Amino acid sequence: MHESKAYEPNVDIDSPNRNIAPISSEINESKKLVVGGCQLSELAKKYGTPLYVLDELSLRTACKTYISSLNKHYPGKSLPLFASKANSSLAICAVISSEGFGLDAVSEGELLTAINGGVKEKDIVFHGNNKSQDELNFAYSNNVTIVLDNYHDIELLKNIASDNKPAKLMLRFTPGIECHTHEYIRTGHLDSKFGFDPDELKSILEELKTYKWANLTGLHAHIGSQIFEVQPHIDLAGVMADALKLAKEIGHPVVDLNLGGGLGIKYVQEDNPPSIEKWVEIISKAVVNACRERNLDLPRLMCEPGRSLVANSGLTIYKIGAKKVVPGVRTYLSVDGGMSDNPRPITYQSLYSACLVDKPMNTNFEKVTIAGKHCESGDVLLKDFLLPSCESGDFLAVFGTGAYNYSMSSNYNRIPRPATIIVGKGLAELTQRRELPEDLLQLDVLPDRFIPKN
Ligand SMILES: Cc1ncc(COP(=O)(O)O)c(C=O)c1O
Ligand SMILES: N[C@@H](CCCC[NH3+])C(=O)O
Repeated sequence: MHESKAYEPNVDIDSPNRNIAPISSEINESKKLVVGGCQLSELAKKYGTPLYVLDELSLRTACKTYISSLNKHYPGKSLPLFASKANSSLAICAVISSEGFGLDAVSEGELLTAINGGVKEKDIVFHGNNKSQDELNFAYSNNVTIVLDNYHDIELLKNIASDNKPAKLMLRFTPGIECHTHEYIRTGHLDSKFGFDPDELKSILEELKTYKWANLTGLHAHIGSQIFEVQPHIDLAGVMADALKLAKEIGHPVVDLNLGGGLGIKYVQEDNPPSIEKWVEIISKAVVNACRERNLDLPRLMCEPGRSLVANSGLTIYKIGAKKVVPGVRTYLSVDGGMSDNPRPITYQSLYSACLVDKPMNTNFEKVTIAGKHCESGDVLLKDFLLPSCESGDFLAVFGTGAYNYSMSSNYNRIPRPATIIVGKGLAELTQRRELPEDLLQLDVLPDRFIPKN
């Protein structure tokens, strides 16, 4: 069973990924849960539920720790990029760019959000295993670095890039490294849809050398997500340094080495990810050693954290509604959201931690299953979870929802997306307004012939 000890105080305030709750969370004198100086039940009443809450201090701390750790442990230049697939919004882009981060985007929508959120084009890399011509046109005309994933990218780029304005490129390849994470979120093993096969590396590098429109400045690989081991990234540094040497020998002006993202976070008590500083130290040393062994100048080191930057800044507040007791089997408590705002449990069997926002320290536990409101039996957010006794109308906080929740949300059952607010120093500000049922009709078109005549 998935045990809970109610609210868990923070253990490592420099590395938000090692705490379940945002690092600014505390219990006030009325014994209620406060994040960013705001009492969560007050936010729920003011903004409605479900509500995504993002703690500015956690997000900024994670950014600062990545940057200070790179400065401390990597003797060359570096640029961390936020993998915006984890949570793309104008406000987050503004925060991460103000902290000195660049950004990884995988669609025109993410590119547009980044540029409008203030991320400098030169600090954006554009990924994707099936980029469209329109997306490539947009990236190229905005001087964004394009990560070549396959030959299709090259064919489409030939239509737009010119010898007098070469496209700035990185090359993504599959490093053939296995890591222990859910098979859906592994990308570095050989059977992956992403990147060039390592056997193709030499021929693709030689081919690119013949194109004056192609300015290859870096190499990229990403091995997967929610990884707790460090050895795969140490191995990756060696594989990438070999590729860097090869690219240089072929004559490419490669200066950037991008090791992707992947650092895991703490969703539940048993999770014990490395700290951001430890992870950065390990990848930095691995790249330095690998380059030294091959007599290579140090590249600019890039990494692409998504989850470890934003997940633990976020939580979702729900209101508890219906209770159903199946005698001798299970007690279901239903909340006012579910798989449309958090598809991770139904997709990856992901575990979460939760607490009652106004009774975070109560210990009169009951075993309950927190179900969503969707028409789907598997729409369960927390199964057989120990929660203090509660009643309909109580607010529940589910932690660690700052990554891959809003960005993977849907309107299944025509349920509007929740609002997002950012909190800090007692201030709460709306960063994404709640969708309304009427918003969901905006894209529908009813052909005239379907309109009833009388
Ligand atoms: C290319 C690439 N970079 C970065 C990331 C971010 O990974 P994470 O959120 O695990 O840091 C991903 C997602 O797995 C990815 O596919
Ligand atoms: N969406 C996944 C991670 C995939 C990362 C992107 N390559 C998750 O929620 O865990």
